[in-house]
Amino acid sequence: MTTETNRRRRRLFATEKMGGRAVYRFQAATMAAGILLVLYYRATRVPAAGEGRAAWVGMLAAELWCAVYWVITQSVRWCPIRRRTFKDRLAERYKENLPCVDIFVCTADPHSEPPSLVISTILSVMAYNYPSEKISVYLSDDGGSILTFYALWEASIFAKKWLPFCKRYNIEPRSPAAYFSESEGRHIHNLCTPKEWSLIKDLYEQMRERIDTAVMSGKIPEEIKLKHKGFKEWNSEITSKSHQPIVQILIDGKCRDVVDDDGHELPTLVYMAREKRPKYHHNFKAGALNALIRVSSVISDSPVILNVDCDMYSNCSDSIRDALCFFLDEEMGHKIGFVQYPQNYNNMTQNNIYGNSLNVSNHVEMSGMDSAGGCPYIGTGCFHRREILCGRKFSKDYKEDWNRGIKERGQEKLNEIEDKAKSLVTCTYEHRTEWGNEIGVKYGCPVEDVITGLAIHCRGWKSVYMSPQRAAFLGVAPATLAQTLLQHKRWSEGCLTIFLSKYCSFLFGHGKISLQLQMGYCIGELWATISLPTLYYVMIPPLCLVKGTPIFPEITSLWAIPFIYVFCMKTVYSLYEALLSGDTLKGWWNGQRMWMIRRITSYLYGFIDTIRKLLGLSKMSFKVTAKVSDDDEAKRYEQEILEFGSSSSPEYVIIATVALLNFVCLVGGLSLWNIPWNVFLLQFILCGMIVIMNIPIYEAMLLRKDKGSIPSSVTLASVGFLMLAFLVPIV
Ligand SMILES: O=c1ccn([C@@H]2O[C@H](COP(=O)(O)OP(=O)(O)O[C@H]3O[C@H](CO)[C@@H](O)[C@H](O)[C@H]3O)[C@@H](O)[C@H]2O)c(=O)[nH]1
Ligand SMILES: [Mn+2]
Repeated sequence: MTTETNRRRRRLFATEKMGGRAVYRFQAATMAAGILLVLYYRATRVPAAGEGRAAWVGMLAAELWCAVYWVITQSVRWCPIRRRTFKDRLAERYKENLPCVDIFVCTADPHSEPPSLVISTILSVMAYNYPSEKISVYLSDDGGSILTFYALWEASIFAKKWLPFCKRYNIEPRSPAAYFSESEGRHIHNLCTPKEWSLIKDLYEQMRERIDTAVMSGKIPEEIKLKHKGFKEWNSEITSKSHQPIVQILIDGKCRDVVDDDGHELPTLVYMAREKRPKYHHNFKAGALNALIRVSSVISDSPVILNVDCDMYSNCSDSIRDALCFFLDEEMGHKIGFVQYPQNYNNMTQNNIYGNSLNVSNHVEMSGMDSAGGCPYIGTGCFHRREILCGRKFSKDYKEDWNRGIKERGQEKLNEIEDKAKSLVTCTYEHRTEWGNEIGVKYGCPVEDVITGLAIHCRGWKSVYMSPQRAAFLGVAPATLAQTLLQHKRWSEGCLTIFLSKYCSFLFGHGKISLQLQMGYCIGELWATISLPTLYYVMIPPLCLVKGTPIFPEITSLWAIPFIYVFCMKTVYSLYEALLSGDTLKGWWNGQRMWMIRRITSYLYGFIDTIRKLLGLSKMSFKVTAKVSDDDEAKRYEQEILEFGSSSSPEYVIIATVALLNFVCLVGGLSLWNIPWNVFLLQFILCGMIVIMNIPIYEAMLLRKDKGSIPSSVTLASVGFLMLAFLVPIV
């Protein structure tokens, strides 16, 4: 065998180009031509003043901006790649001689993130198919809640039964909640005896019951409080916004006496609530992650850090080994700063009613950025090297110490370590340090993840995107419209904040990362700005229609061709991408509707709030998305019925106004019999498409009687705005 093949055989991962590029490039080239023709037509046919000039120029501006944005989105489509790992080679080469891993889980509020959900995630990551003594799991509780601590304490006991069960029968997934709901009635449990299965299930159900009862009543039974010293940290004065630092090591994996029911070692398990005082800003999740980095450095100090949101349980017990195939690869590993898995969800409905599946973004955009030098860090399901999170720059000579954290601890007692850890997470610890800036996760941005990942790329590191067949992590996607819009507002606002700061990928990344990657980052950074042209496009052409102002070329003119081509190609290609990424036809259609809705609400609000923040009129916030919904809402979610709910948020008014406006204009336009059809046909089609897309909105406004329909106050307000809209003169 030649040395070349020998070397190739040793690679721990492979990179493959994705197919379909010829089709894509043909599409892109003809689209580009079409877009240029459209812009040329717009720029050269501006009507005279008083005959719709302003409206026309507005269309030109909107189309110009969409064209620029389209070009930016092509950066990730040019040559996307896939990664594949070889865990057998890893096993062959390293046996169990693998690095330690610290796993960070963040939670913020026991009511929108129920502790029983949080501990299912915790248990799933404790049960990785990996040497237990090398895993340390940390829970950061920004709610500072005794309820969450109690749940974690319960989990530390249940783990002694759960981990041996998982390993003995090699079950998947290893989140007890997910496992029992999946295996119920499906005979997945035929590996173990039904008796054993029921036994452990009952234990789990009882624990869950105890935790849920405690959360409902808000109190922990006194006799339980005697069972662990940690409960003493809470007294009546403690609130989520004001409390001392709390660090409790619930399981010390370094202590050889702590074993599970099979006599095997257990992973370390730590509860942490950093100090909170109303006077001090806590920097939300970024602050929590930085606190975890420091606390873990005195307890386990592992060279690899995995971080997950509290709802993102591990769905595949081999993910650590997969990630290590990248870090430990001899040819490329030294360049790789982090390994990112996609965000997948376990509560998706079949047709993706709120467009939350992120299929296309996972399948196309993340892989595309990977090919351009590194996918972004998206906050959850990501393995980092500790050194890199702590600000290290890339250098060829740097050798990672993979044995870090492996050594036995000295004589230090647990209390001493806890005290030391507490001193690292006080409110003032970070003052006058580089934490949140050069060290750790960055502060001041609602998408701390993206900005931190960008900085890591700019320090010279690469990242890889790993999307295995079996999803590595599954979380809870927002299950109501309000929660979806809230999440996207935070994302679009955060990303625009980056664009308008010194971290703008074009400035900050200039000379450090490829232009293609700068553009890739820009796709998100500019989300919020797309709100304006979209709003214009769904309001002005229909208004022009009823007022008899033509805004598109006549259908009989040759100039209609580029307009029709661009519109059709964009639609067909997005359908093709969606189907290829695993969406259904209806899912794609729902996704299109959600695109429109998000753009005219979340992105618009994100845009406005970013500007307000820049002007110093508002402060950054991080509203946690709820991971629970009431039974009624859950049922409608299952049935894929849009949920507006009882609140009459201004977002709904925008949605309803746009829907009504298009309907009225379409009907109004159709009733004008003397209208020159060939002049207005394109306008009719656009308006008609928007109306068809909005059918569920009309239903929610007029036909539905359930609690999730559009409140009449919203409908009334939108009728008011509709009348105002007709007063706008088209000049
Ligand atoms: O003050 C806070 C606020 C949030 N969180 C945690 O941050 C995570 C993400 O919050 P969530 O409300 O679920 O937001 P998502 O929009 O679902 O989060 C996505 O987007 C965020 C950035 O906006 C990233 O931080 C997340 O990792 C990513 O999953 C959760 O575990 C929270 O408990 C905190 O620890 N402290
Ligand atoms: Mn979330």
